[in-house]
Amino acid sequence: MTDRVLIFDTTLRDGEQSPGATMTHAEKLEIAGMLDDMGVDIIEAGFPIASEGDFAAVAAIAKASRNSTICGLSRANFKDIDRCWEAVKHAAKPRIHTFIGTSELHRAIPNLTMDQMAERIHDCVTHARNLCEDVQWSSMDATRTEWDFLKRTVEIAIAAGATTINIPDTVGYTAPVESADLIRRLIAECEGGTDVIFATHCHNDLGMATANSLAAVEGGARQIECTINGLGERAGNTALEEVVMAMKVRSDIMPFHSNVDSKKIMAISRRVATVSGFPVQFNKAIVGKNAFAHESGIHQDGMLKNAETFEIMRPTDVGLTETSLVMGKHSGRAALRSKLLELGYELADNQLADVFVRFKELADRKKEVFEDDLVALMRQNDAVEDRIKLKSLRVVCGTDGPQTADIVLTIDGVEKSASTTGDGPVDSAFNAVKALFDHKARLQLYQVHAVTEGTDAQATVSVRLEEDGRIATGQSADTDTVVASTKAYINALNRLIVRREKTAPDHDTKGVSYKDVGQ
Ligand SMILES: CC(=O)SCCNC(=O)CCNC(=O)[C@H](O)C(C)(C)COP(=O)(O)OP(=O)(O)OC[C@H]1O[C@@H](n2cnc3c(N)ncnc32)[C@H](O)[C@@H]1OP(=O)(O)O
Ligand SMILES: CC(C)C(=O)C(=O)O
Repeated sequence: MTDRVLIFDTTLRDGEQSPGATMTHAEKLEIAGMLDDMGVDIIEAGFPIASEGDFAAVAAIAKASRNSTICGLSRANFKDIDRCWEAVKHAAKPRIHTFIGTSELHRAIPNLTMDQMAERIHDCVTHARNLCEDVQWSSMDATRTEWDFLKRTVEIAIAAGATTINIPDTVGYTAPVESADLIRRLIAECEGGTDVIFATHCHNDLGMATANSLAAVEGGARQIECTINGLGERAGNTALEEVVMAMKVRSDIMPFHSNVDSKKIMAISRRVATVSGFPVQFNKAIVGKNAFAHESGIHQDGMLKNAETFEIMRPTDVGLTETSLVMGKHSGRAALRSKLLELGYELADNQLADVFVRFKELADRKKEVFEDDLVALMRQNDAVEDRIKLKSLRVVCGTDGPQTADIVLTIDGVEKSASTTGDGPVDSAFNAVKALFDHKARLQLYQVHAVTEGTDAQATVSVRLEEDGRIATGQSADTDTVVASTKAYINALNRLIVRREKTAPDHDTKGVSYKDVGQ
């Protein structure tokens, strides 16, 4: 038996407070829908008094909510609380969250004495409780608040009817042992401490937000406040994906669980990164591009033999399809063999040894060796040169069509040029290739995979062609999407030509025999 820990997501409130992370009304509704869908217990949908837009978003999320409790934040005054209630009351399960800074530094802001603040807390929680059964109190900057006063604020809030008591580490100052002790002590020593749920809300200023949240749970907290991708003020909040997966992966040691469907983590992480404009760092725990990627030979060999050697969770646990074995200068023979097999090349040991030498040479020159590079490496073995090569491309596009393409190709060593039109720049470029190299292959797939960030953004394009049941896929990357598309198209055509020419699947070339089982 493990204890349930409630997951309180504040991506739409604290997360949106990250400078530049503002989301539109529609985006907030979409993210709230995804959070609700993945089993998040409480969604803090916004700060209704902050603006008409925030109010409208919280109200709309409340109306659309299905299973999650919908919460709004309000300062410790009646006007904020009333506005919050107006927004959240539409939810099947509404919550009012009210707070004030209780540390000495924060008491000085509204210039309240301890007694005046205590009275304010009593009045505000009582008022909120008269509106809503589910009231959360936060003593902001709790971890820097004097113990006696913190205990007093918590007891007042409990006596006034708060059902959840949040102990925020507002500036990310605390450390795990202190975090656990503080919650343990509050539960044990506060009047009514065992009748409410204690929550933890940690910031990541010192990189300890996840550790502090989990320690608070060890201390007795049963609600973790967090955000997707750890979005939030300054260095961010506790990352939802980290605490959810930590409890799941370590369930044998930590007797806690959440209700979140971890398989939905990747999808929401990507969506939040897109709508907030905050890309996820490559080595971010759980959701980073490299979280399930392995480049070094010893790791790759281990992964191929038993994934548990270098992974404590499977990519499928978070909604990814597979582990990625990235080919680079640290990769070994086992990974190369496996990758080539995936690409359709089955090599004997001596053949692999030969290819491996050239692979290492290439890897020394390139950061990452892509599948295309490996195919090119194998085709060198095969002594097959591309019959079609792109020499130059010039495309004119814009609002007034038709778009035109001027292309120069080298086909079997002879330079040829054509000018064509099309429905858009990519279509006109593809028509130009076809004008010079006639074929009856059908375009099955055209996909712009990824565009990296920045002014030198790279478009990675895939093109799949089908001819008489033979399928060939071409890929290319370029800072110009039309050039990437045309190169991918030509790449697919070249592969199709090779496939046309191959009659038997097994053959011997230059002493290296391999089996091309297609893509
Ligand atoms: C740690 C956290 O994340 S706290 C939440 C932070 N989130 C936000 O601030 C949400 C966005 N905020 C806003 O849109 C605006 O600040 C508003 C609408 C809330 C208030 O705007 P304004 O009335 O113009 O006040 P302003 O932002 O300049 O200053 C904050 C005021 O709130 C008061 N205040 C701050 N926290 C609290 C609180 N918890 N309870 C009561 N009053 C508070 C301050 O004393 C100050 O009051 P004053 O103007 O009388 O000195
Ligand atoms: C309002 C509270 C919960 C907060 O965001 C903080 O203290 O960081």
